[in-house]
Amino acid sequence: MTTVHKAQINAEHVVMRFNDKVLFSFAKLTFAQGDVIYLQGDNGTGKSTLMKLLAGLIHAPEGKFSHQGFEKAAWWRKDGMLGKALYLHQHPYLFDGSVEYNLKFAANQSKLDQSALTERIDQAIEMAQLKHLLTRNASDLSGGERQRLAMARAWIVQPKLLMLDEPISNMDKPSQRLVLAMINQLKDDGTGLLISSHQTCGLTALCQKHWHIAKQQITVSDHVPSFSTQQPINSTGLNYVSAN
Ligand SMILES: Nc1ncnc2c1ncn2[C@@H]1O[C@H](COP(=O)(O)OP(=O)(O)OP(=O)(O)O)[C@@H](O)[C@H]1O
Repeated sequence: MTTVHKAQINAEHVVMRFNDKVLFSFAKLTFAQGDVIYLQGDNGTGKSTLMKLLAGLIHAPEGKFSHQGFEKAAWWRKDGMLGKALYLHQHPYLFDGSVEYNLKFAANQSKLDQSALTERIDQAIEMAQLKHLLTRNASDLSGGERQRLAMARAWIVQPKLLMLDEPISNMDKPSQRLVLAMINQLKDDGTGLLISSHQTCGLTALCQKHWHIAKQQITVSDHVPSFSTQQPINSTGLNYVSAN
């Protein structure tokens, strides 16, 4: 009988530097399906850099990265970190083409059969309220609309691990609520989430673990600090209080 591991990525004894200056170092981090982690740190402490490292988009000069529980890469591909955890940039990269094209392109990465996939795309359009924007060129969208589209694409793909870099930073409150609902559903369906945010709101209330970057170190805790102004996920109020 084969043992099925939850998908996870591990990073050990990592030192990250730019131009010989240490940004951060840590002994061990594990990010697995089922985790919902709040990544906190002041501006410039390295939150985006850490996510890019875990996504395999950049490399650390020191450290060991590994993964388990993912399908084996095709024989002609290097079985590295790239493509294991999906990274959603705070200014998401979108393809040149319509909103609809962007959604359908994302669907290529899904394992669902055609009818289930069509249903999921329709649901994503509904949840992210993109119907009236479907024929619009993605490059013409506002910052908040781009983030909603990027979130809808990730929701369609339903990755095992997803890293969200300031996912609601450009959004008004109604958009924030839409995106929160999508993130919450991904969580319920078992996607592991690593979320950075400067806002203490429904987003941080979802998290069960806490990674904190300060003084070039990353500390890990199973306890997410409770911010006195934090609101529950279904709350209509969102707070704009510095989380740092
Ligand atoms: N390719 C690079 N070369 C040199 N320095 C870089 C590079 N990428 C990032 N940095 C620097 O590393 C530091 C951390 O950047 P990063 O974007 O990871 O921070 P952050 O915690 O996500 O910040 P913010 O909260 O403002 O988004 C910054 O000082 C940034 O200028």
